[in-house]
Order: sequence, then C-alpha cells, then structure tokens
Amino acid sequence: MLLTARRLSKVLQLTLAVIKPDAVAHPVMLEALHQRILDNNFVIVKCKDLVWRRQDSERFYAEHSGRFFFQRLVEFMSSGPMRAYLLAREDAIRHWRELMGPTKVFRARYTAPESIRGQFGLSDTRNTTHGSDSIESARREIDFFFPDFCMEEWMDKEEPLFRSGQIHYDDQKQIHTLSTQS
Ligand SMILES: Nc1nc2c(ncn2[C@@H]2O[C@H](COP(=O)(O)OP(=O)(O)OP(=O)(O)O)[C@@H](O)[C@H]2O)c(=O)[nH]1
Ligand SMILES: Nc1ncnc2c1ncn2[C@@H]1O[C@H](COP(=O)(O)OP(=O)(O)O)[C@@H](O)[C@H]1O
Ligand SMILES: [Mg+2]
Repeated sequence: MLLTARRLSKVLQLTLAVIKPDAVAHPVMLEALHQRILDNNFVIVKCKDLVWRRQDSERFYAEHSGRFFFQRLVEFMSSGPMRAYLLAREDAIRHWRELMGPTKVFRARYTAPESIRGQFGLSDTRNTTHGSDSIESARREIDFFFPDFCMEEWMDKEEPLFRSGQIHYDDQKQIHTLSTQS
C-alpha cells in the first residue's frame, strides 16, 4: 500500500538552499539546520561547503544591486564558508521558503518565531539561510552552485527512483543516495 501511495505521490521538486556564513560559523547551528532539513523530509541530492569571492556574491545577488543593503549583503556573503544544498521533495521551493520564514529577521522573530530566520537570524542581512523563490530562480541558482548537475536528466532518471523511496542516507557524505547505489 505504502509503495502505491508513494508511486502516486507528487513529483519531487528541486530547490537550492544555502546555509549562510553566520550559521556555518557555528557547528551546533549548522548541525541543527542540517537536521531540520532531514526532519522535513527533504532529500539531500547534493551538498557542498564553499567560500565565495566578492564577485560571486555580486553575480548571484545582481537582482539587488542598487538596493541600500547590497554592499553589506555582498560583503557578508563572501565573508566566510557557506553550505549549499540541492534539495528535493514535494513542493520543495515553497516548503523551504516557509521553513526559512520572512526575509527580515526582526519581522520573523515576531511573526514566525519557529522559523529558521526567527530562531537563528542575527539581522535582516545576516539571516542564516537562502532559498530559491521560484522554479526559474531554482534553475538559475542550481546551475550557479552545481554547474555539472543536469536537472532534466535527474528528473527523468533519478526522480522516479527517489520518489519510490529506494533511498539511503549516507552519514559520511551527508547526502541521500539510491539504495541500489549504496
Ligand atoms: N528601507 C531602509 N531600511 C534600512 C536602511 N538602512 C537600514 N535599514 C534596515 O534596518 C536594518 C538594520 O539596519 P543596520 O543597522 O544597518 O543593519 P545591521 O543591524 O548592521 O545588520 P545588517 O543588516 O546585517 O547590516 C537593515 O537590515 C535594514 O532592513 C535604509 O536606508 N532603508
Ligand atoms: N531590508 C533588508 N535589509 C538588509 N538586508 C536585506 C534586506 N532585504 C534583503 N536583504 C538581504 O538580501 C538577501 C536577498 O533578499 P531577498 O531575495 O529579498 O530575500 P530572500 O533571501 O528571502 O529571498 C536576503 O536574504 C538578506 O540577506
Ligand atoms: Mg530572494
């Protein structure tokens, strides 16, 4: 029955999530956020730690150049290690954005105290996480962080297998793999 239910479940959606330098700097917070991802039934397809140069930060957030916070955002996002995730689940984009909570931490603390930003955010810029805000953004952002990953191929070949539940969580690599691959 479960298998049938799984087979009938909605197609998995991909989204790009980032744990920002303010949280990566604190191993306990980083671990808590990683666990939050697992607890919310996200499949971790890919995960990598990286540091941006200033120009990477400017390119990724180009849509915000000219806003009053752009310089502090660019400096902050290239100030230290980040962790990038390629996540999959039903309605991944919306669900991760809901888990993050409002962009502005000072608002999140009042309107969404259980959210990631409400709980861990330091300020409106240093707000702990990023998440794609649309299917188009997810495509661009996945390509930005994981240029060798082919979304079409994954959706065609791997998504049905991940959706059918043949999943194994690799504690070492901290990602999910297909049971047949383990
Ligand atoms: N609309 C608007 N909001 C501003 C402006 N300057 C600051 N803010 C808001 O007020 C918040 C606090 O401003 P700051 O004190 O500069 O920020 P901070 O506490 O140093 O923290 P960061 O946002 O990480 O720099 C910002 O995160 C913005 O949301 C501004 O010129 N216009
Ligand atoms: N008013 C603001 N003050 C300070 N930083 C901001 C502000 N608005 C946005 N930012 C920073 O710019 C990033 C991108 O902004 P935006 O795309 O609007 O939010 P989100 O990250 O929730 O999609 C935010 O995550 C935050 O780090
Ligand atoms: Mg955004």
